[in-house]
Formats: sequence, structure tokens, C-alpha cells
Amino acid sequence: MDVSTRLGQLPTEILEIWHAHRLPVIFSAISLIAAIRLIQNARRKREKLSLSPVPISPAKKDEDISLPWQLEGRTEKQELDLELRAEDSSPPLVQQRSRVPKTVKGVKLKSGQKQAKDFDHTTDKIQPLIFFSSLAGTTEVFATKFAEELTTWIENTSELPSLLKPELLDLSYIEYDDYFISPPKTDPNTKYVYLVLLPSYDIDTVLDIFLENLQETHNDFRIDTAPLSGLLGYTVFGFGDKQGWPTEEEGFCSQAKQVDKWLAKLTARKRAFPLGMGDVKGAAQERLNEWRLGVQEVLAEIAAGKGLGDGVAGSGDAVESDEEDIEGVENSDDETPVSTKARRPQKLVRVDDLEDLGRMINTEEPADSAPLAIDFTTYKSKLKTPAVVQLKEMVPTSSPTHASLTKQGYSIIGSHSGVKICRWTKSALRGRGSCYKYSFYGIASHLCMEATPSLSCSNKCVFCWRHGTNPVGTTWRWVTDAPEVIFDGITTAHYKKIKAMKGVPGVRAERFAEAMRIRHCALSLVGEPIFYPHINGLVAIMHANRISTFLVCNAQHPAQLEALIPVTQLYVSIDASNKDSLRKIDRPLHRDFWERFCACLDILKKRRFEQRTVFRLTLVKNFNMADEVRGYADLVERALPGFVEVKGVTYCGTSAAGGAGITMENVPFYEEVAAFVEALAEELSNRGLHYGIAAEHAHSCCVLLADKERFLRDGKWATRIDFEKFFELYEGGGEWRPEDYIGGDTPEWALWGNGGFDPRDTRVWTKGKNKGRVIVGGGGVGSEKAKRQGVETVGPGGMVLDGAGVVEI
Ligand SMILES: Cc1cc2nc3c(=O)[nH]c(=O)nc-3n(C[C@H](O)[C@H](O)[C@H](O)COP(=O)(O)O)c2cc1C
Repeated sequence: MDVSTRLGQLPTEILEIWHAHRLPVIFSAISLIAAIRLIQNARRKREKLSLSPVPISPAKKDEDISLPWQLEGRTEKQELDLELRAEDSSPPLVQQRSRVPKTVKGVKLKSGQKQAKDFDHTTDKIQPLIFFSSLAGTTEVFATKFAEELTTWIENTSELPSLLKPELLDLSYIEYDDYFISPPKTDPNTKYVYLVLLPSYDIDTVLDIFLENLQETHNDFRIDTAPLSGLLGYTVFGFGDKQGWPTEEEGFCSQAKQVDKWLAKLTARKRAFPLGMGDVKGAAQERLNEWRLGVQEVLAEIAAGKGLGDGVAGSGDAVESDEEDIEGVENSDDETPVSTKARRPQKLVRVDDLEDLGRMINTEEPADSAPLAIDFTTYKSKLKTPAVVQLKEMVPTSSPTHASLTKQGYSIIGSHSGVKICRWTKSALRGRGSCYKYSFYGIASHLCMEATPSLSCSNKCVFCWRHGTNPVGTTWRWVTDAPEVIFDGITTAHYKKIKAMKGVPGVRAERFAEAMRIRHCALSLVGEPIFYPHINGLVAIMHANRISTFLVCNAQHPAQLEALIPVTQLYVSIDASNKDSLRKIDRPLHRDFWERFCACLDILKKRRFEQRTVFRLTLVKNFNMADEVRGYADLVERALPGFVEVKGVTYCGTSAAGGAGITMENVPFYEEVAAFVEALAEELSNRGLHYGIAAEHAHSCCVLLADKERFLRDGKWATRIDFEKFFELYEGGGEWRPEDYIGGDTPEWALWGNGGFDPRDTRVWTKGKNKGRVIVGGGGVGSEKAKRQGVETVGPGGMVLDGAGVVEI
């Protein structure tokens, strides 16, 4: 075979060989590739391992740290990281002393530590300030007595001329910033000692706000870590109840302990005397007396120029500071104590917003790979992640608040909603008259349910009949119930309460039957309905069930107000005409309460053509009535509400009200309310605003002003509501105006001057004292007319006055 022939056969032979051996060949090739990949992977893993950082020894780390004044050219973030790492280098003395592993915290940059101002006992004065907080009045009583006894001691101790008379300050009335960002700056020769008396509450109260404020001040990078170090000293006394909270572990005086701890930080350990604690059901007075004697001794020593003493437990020296540090580490909310912080010039990082700082720290890993625990969660609650925050129930079933509310007739639904049958509902069931909502708007009280999805509020109004035990807070941080659950719960509880009226003498059968179909819901009661995060869901369910909604808000939540879906009638409580007065009467928890209030007015103005808007003024004599007409007119001019309801405050007669400074003296007579309304109407008219006095309900001490251009129809007041039309418009989904669901004319008997009592109902005088009535009070157009028409005039708080005394109706 020649070469050319053999070459011609070669492909065929190769093909044959391939067919004969292809399987082993393919298998070998795959095995080879797999082996190579495995070897490569193994090599890569080893390389990665070898790249992991060598654990940094303390010595090595210290070398790494650049001091702040060497940071030129670095980014803010780099500077901050280095600051944080520098904080990690605690002095050896403290490291040795720590009995637990130290958690190193990032510290926001603060300006240099202020040392305590020098005190010259020969020239300077000592001003003791006694701060107290009291929700139910107990602490106030103790604090007042304590202040009196301390004053007597000072006055009788002639060798202490530098000691000034103590001042008693209610934490609810002062601006925290005036006292807890730095000591008051009055006379440079006056130095302060803070004496703080506090109860403890394991529910959300204003005390939490105070604590949060102290904490925020300490953590605010713009303020010194120890801004109160200029104080001569401080000490705290706590009141608690050992029956409910037997031991400190179980919460006895827990909040006083926390305040004591934060003040230690803010004052750079100026604790003048150890924390005192008294059991209000036990020997509180004896403990307080002992504590007072100790405080007196300390004051005498300071006055004698001996300061707080050295090296003694409770003196605030380094040993004690370390104790506190350890406690803080255990609690995971502490920081490196002032005494152990690296003392070096601080370079301020420019951060436009505190949140920016939090973001920077939380999102970027430190350059140093050594673990660095950073706790900034406490100064800005927004930074808390839901996973970390332990959600509590607002009103747990086992809480005293729950027990107290239930006793008062409230049904608590879930853990934050409530419903209560109103006295006017009972009255209407018995044919004895409805509340002003019937006279003004046509809401029969037996068809109306009063409820709230949030028992908590962000105000602590002096006239709130539940202050003292109601939860308060500025943010919603509780377990949240679904709107469906709340709706089912409140309606079921309401019907149950109506049914319970079945056997009550005088209940009219037809009204009882009607009452078994709720038509209206007043979302007010107590607390703050728009605080509930799903308020829109709840309102929508109400409307779907053809229940009209009257929602009252406290003008402290502009964002929620803006987002609220239209309700049948939207109220904003206007409890004062100016900032100062509002602070005194509403005692708001929000520091920017006035800005929030004004923002809500602007929202109300914007939304006045979507729904009926109402200003609710509650007049409290000596608080928000005198000389405030012009101020209220300013607010009306700003928001232009459709209606202004003016109501005299109702006296709740509890010790809580007394504690807040409200007595019967503060309850205006109806004639005073009437005179106020007339003055307001005149002021509005002088400004070219078209409001007129439309209706009254003397029994609730309530008068209605309305916008004449919108609710005066053919010369007749038309303040009532066409509820069916409202639902039609709502369900139609298009645009509508409040004028589109105006009902019939305001009935004659409800008009201003006619008293406001539905003649179809029966007036029943309690204890049958309707004979020989003497009309007390009276005055103003309304009451004059009322007198002429034989309507009795009511006294303070809806009390009818007669010759025989006060008869409640
Ligand atoms: C709802 C509620 C919660 C309380 N929580 C605590 C508590 O956690 N620890 C405690 O020691 N006492 C607690 N107490 C008891 C109060 O601190 C005590 O009654 C105190 O005297 C109240 O002071 P004040 O009402 O005058 O402000 C609580 C009382 C109530 C009503």
C-alpha cells in the first residue's frame, strides 16, 4: 500500500480507534479536570486563610492609633473611627480594676470636660433646688414637707449664712433644659445642690421622658459628657411600693435608681449623699427624715468649705465611679466613666444631623478589625432596631392601671384600647336628654359609642381625669393590636354595657332597641386616638359599618394628622391660646409642642374643605380664659375651622385633679363661658371673620360658634349632619366638601339663647329638687334668654344650682 493510500485511510482508522476507546478517554479527561479544580479550590482556601488579620495585641493597637491632632487630611469617618479606637485605650489602672470584661463604647465627640467650678465658701452662696415629680400626689406631699423642714433648719442654723432658702420645683412645670443641660446661670456667686425626689412607675409615664432627657443630654455629642459638673452636688430619694415591688430586683424604686445613675454621669460623680428609698406603704417618712439629716450634714460641710469629702463611699471619687462603671457594663447601657476617658483635646466632627452620626457609625466597619462594641442606640430611639426593642403592652391585664380603669367602668380591649359607656348614653336611654352633640349635630347619645384605640397620650393635661395613671409617651412603642380586633372588641363591650342597662328603671324600650345598633363613634374618651398607628384602618372599618366618626386629637402629631383619612368631623383640642399657657395646661411631653401645635393648625386649615373641622376649647378659669380671647382669635384666623366649640372644664373631683392644681374654683360658670364666647365672636367679627354663635347646650356648659358663610343657610343655622349622605360621599370615593353633607336646620330649641335641651326629653331633677329653684349664675345673651324661657342656669361643670345646694344632672 503506497503512502498516499495509507494517508487516505488515516481518518477512518482514527475514527475507529476513537469509537473503540472513547469512553475511557472521556472518563479520564473529566477525572483530570475535576482533580485540577479540586486542587485549585484547596489552594484558594488556604490563601484566604492566610490573609486573615493577625490578632492585634494591645501594644500593637496603641501604636496604630493616631491622635486627633495628627489627623489632618483624613475624612470625617476616618477621624471618627480613630476617635472610637482611641477610646478603647483605657488607662491601665482601670483595666486592672475591672472585674468583668469591659465593653468599650463609642463616644460621640464632646468638647473638653469642664471641671467643677470653684466654690469659695467665704463668698459664694449655696442654693438647694428640690426637684420632684408626682403623678398621684404622694411624692408632692412628701417633697413639700421636706422643703419646709429643710427651710426651717436653714433658717435656724445661724452659722450657715451661705445657705439659701431651698426652692421646690415640679419637674412637670420646668423646662428641663433650664436645669439639666447646665446648672442655672443666675448669680455667678450662687452654686447649686440638686435634691431630687421621685416615685417609680413601671408603666410609661412622664418619668420616662425625664430619664430619656437625662440620657440624651449625656449622649448628645454637642454637649459635654458631664455638663452638670458645675453643681456642688446632687442626691436622689425614691418612693416606691414594697407591696407591689418588694425588692430592688423586682423594681422597687427602679426609676429613682436610674435617675441617680444618670445624674452621677452628668455631674461627673457629684453624688452628695447616697440614694435614699422609702416604701410608701411602710416607713417612707422615717427613711426620708434620715435622708434629710444626711443632706443637712452634707450642706453644712459644703458651706464650711469641706466639699463632698474625699475617698468616702458616696463622695463621687474614682473608686465609686468604677463601681458604677461595672454596673453599667452589666446593664449594657453604660459608657466608659468620665474619670477613665482619655483626656485629650477633642476635635469636633461636623455632623449635620445626629442621625448622620449614627448612620456613619452603624453602617461602616471600623478600620481596625478588632471587635468594637458601639452603643449609640440610647440617644436616638429611631436607631433602635425592632429586633432589639422589647415591646411592652401599654396596659397589661395584670397592671394596676388595668385594674383601676376597669374599676372606673372602662373596658380595655387588647392592650391599648378602651371603651366606656358615657353618662349621656345612659341618660338618653332613659329619655332624659342627650349631650351637646345631639343639639349641635344630631347625634343621639344612645346611638353613640365613646372609645379610643390609644389609652396613651403625649400630653398630661391638668384637666384630664385620668392623669396620674394613664400611660404617656411621645412615640408608639407598644404591642399593637389590629384594627379589626379593636373594632370587634369595642363594639362587643359597648353592646354588653348597653344590655346591662336593660333592667335599669326608666330605660325606654324603643331607645334600648335603637341602641343595639351603634351609629356614631366619638374617638376621644381618653388618650390620643391618632397615636394608634392603624387609625386609618379603624376609621375605615367604622365607616364600612356605617358608623360616623368624630375624632378628637391633641394637635401634637402633625404627621399622623396629615395622613389621616377623612372622618365625619375632625376636632383639634385648643387648650390654650399661646405657648406658655399651653405648656402649663397641657403639660406636653414633646419639647417642640408649640411647633407641632401650629403645624396641626395649618393642616386643619388645608383640610377644611375635605371634612368638617372643629376647634374644641376647654376653658379652665385662672388657666386659659383671662386675656386670651385675642390669642384664640389668632388661632381661629390661622386654621379657619368650620366650628368652634367652647366648653367649660368638667371637674372630675379626684385627688389627681387636685394634684394638678384644678379645683372647683377653676370650673367656670356657664355665664362666664357665655361671656367668653361673646367676646370671641366679637373679636372674630372685628377681624372680618364670619363666625356667629349658633347653638348652645347649657347642661354641658357648651356653646357653638360656626362659620356663617358655610353653615348659615338662608339665614338659618344648619349645623347638623346628614350622616347617610356622608357615607354615600365617602363610599363614592370622589371629591366632596363638608357643605355636601349638611343635615337639617339646627332645631329651634338648640339655638343660642334657647338652652339646648330637647323638649321631647324629660327633665329630671336629681333628688326631685325642681321646686322653688333659685337661678344662680346666668348672664350673657344665652342665659338671659334662657331665664326668660324658664330654663334654669347651670353652675360650674354642669352642676345645676338651686337654693338647697348643688344638684348634679
Ligand atoms: C401603675 C403604677 C406603677 C408603679 N410602679 C412601681 C414600680 O415599678 N416600683 C415601685 O417601687 N413602685 C411603683 N409604684 C408605686 C409608686 O411609685 C408609689 O405609689 C408612689 O408613691 C407614687 O408616687 P406619686 O403618685 O405621688 O407620684 C407604682 C404605682 C402605680 C400606680
